[in-house]
Amino acid sequence: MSGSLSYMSGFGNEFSSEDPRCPGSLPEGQVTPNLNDSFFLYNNPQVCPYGLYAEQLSGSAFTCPRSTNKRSWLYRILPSVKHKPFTPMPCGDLTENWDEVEPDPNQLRWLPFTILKSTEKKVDFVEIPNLAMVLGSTYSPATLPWLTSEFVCFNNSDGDFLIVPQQGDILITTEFGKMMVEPNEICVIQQGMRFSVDVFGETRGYILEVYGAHFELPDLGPIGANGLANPRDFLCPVAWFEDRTVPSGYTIINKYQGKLFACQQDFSPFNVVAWHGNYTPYKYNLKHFMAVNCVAFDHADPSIFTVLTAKSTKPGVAIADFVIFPPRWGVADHTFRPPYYHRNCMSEFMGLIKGHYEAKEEGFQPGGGSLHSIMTPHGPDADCFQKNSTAELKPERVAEGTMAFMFESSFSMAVTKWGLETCQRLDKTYYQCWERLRSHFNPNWKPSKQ
Ligand SMILES: O=C(O)Cc1cc(O)ccc1O
Ligand SMILES: [Fe+2]
Repeated sequence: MSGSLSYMSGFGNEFSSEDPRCPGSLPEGQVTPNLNDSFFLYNNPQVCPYGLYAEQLSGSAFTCPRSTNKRSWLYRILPSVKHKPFTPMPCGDLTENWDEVEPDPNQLRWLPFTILKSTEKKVDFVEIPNLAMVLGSTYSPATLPWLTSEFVCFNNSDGDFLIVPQQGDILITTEFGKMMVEPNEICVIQQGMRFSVDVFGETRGYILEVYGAHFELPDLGPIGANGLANPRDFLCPVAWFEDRTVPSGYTIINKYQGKLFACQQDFSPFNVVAWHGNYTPYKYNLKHFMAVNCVAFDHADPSIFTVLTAKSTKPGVAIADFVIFPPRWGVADHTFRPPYYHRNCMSEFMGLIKGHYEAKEEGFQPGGGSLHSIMTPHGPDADCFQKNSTAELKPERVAEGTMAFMFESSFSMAVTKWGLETCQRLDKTYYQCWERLRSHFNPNWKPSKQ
């Protein structure tokens, strides 16, 4: 289905791209023949090549230091400003009311979220927000059945979306071009970028939304110059446009201050012929993650598997980290190898793209989720503890054929009414997976002579 889509590689690069149907459409460094030859155009020429409009999309304050300054210049057939006024639209299960249900500090687990069938109702990506939970002052992990209508696009004025498809490929058309994103790949659509989604059958995935920060690659510290998610494995679309008049109206849906608004325009918003800049959508295939882990003894914290981080202003504390549990070797000696029992000052939402998760023998299924809130105790279930306390510690493959992930946040998460009740996927038996843990305490235990 991905056909012959092409991409540019690199993370946060200064990219430039023009649709090959319009050579020379990118003003940068071009000489316009109808002006005097010494006249070099840059971002905002008096007249753009091909009669395009120049429009800047700013993803950071104008005044941010260079290292965090993000913007792109779009050269488009008509500017985004040409539209009828936005009016409020129904928000469905999308909520900005963090208090709609009482807080619940229990371990929560969801069975695979139900995929709405297209025969039951045609559902737009923008109607999705079947929001499982919200994060502090922000929204967060949502799961969504997504389908698309023609002539509808979406933009999030509030924050960035990290999209994790779990079932079904999604074709994302953006102002910057097209990306095909398959399960085991992730993509990021940053604040303000217009996009629409095509699906090809039953489709399900997870979305993490962050406000106030963009995703970055984590620092590598003593790991050195290479490793984890390498910048060259991130892919960004190439310019693609349609010059399409839509007299019946093209709907732009805008999530703004937590509510949905719609407006009409009579042309396709995917009319960007050329663009350049460092503020773009991008995708990444999780199979490229270069995992680093313990090769001696003990269990390293899962931060070693951080793919992307949205930093807060407090050093080392993330608004949200996207962490994966990729296939790898387990070799630690004298060690209980699965995740340890723990309580954490961060919130941990986990999802499963495929396979099964190393800390749970059963019950945590692909397309489902779990939430271990701030300081909520959790860890391996009784079967996992039993098996791994007695296992012979040979080097062995861990998580082969699987991909679990975690959205970890320093915010406390509120679970929505949809997540707790409406979706009817909450697994009320979850706590039982620890019930069979029994005491092995032996007051007469003596250290063995080494
Ligand atoms: O809770 C979880 O399963 C995620 C997790 C994994 C791990 O190896 C260590 C800590 C942690 O929170
Ligand atoms: Fe955990």
